[in-house]
Amino acid sequence: MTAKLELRDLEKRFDETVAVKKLSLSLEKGEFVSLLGPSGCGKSTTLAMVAGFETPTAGSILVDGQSVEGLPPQRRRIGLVFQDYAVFSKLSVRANLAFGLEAKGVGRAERAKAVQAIAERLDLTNLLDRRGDRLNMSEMQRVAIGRVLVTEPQLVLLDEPMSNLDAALRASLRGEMKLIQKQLQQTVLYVTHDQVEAMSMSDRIAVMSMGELQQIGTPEEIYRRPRNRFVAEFIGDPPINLIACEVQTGGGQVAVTTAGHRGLVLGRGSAPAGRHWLGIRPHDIRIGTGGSFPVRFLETLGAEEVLHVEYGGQLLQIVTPTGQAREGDRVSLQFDLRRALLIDAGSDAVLPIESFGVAA
Ligand SMILES: Nc1ncnc2c1ncn2[C@@H]1O[C@H](COP(=O)(O)OP(=O)(O)OP(=O)(O)O)[C@@H](O)[C@H]1O
Repeated sequence: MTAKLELRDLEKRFDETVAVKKLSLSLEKGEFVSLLGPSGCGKSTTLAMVAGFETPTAGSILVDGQSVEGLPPQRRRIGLVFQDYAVFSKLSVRANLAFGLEAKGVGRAERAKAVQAIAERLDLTNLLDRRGDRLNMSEMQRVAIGRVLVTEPQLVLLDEPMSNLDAALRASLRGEMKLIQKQLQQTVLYVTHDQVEAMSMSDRIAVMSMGELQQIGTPEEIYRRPRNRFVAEFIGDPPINLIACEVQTGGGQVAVTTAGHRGLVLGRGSAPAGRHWLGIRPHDIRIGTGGSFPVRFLETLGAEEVLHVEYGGQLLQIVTPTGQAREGDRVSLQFDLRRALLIDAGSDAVLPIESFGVAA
């Protein structure tokens, strides 16, 4: 049965390096949570501690409320999915699926039954006699996951399983993975540095930086209500625009003035006066004709374009439908202030402002 996973103040030090710092988070039964962050932020070390390959320096790991301290990896009932969905190329799908059970000494009849059941759930019945090296990537993904699930793990851990695959393949495998997860309802901890992967597949995302958890939330929360500058900048492609602004407060209202606009009212709240950052995502800026901001260049994405527009000495990135502007045009800019963020330049925290445009 799939289980609940709790990490409490988990810490790992390697001599001077604090790889993971007081990490607390919990995964509900059946939840798909991604650990997302740049290289070296402590994702793999966290995974290795949960799997039992690394011993925590401090803190605890609980599976269904029971500490796993001291339990070797093979006694943790954890399913690990390897990089690139490696399967044994010379073995049949059936033998690949049976491998983990055989290693555990499960008898032939029981093995056959379990393999049949998992093959049915993952739509692999017609492929049971096919060799590993005759599978396409989507089939390999299912076999790699099936090989793990057949052992009835309490938790499934995946460490950058798609990292060496090309972009088109990753996109189609992401979709399939989501379907598999929906159907199987396993508790999954998925490690990735790829925000698109995390955003598209996860129930919740835990964003890490330099060993510390920055925020945990649904993809929507992480994208729309990041807690700090790191999360705001790490999530979103193209990245959020950060515009230097001067904050004015009064009557419970917060307004900002930037190099290109005066007195933009963000909403109700309080903010320290002075210079801070106004965060606006590239999809939340509209362009108009007859303005004063020059389009320096544009990148075509297909149906959309990214305009690079000069604004008070910096280049803003703006996503528009293709064909709305050309290089050298001068455009006006309208920010969707309901979706703007105000980021404290001192603490890097996103300041809580209740937008007038969004119902409470
Ligand atoms: N065995 C080790 N000995 C010493 N330092 C280590 C060891 N393993 C990891 N580290 C350090 O701990 C920090 C976190 O590494 P970790 O591999 O967990 O990060 P990551 O987010 O998974 O990055 P990547 O995606 O590059 O693997 C890094 O500074 C790394 O150099």
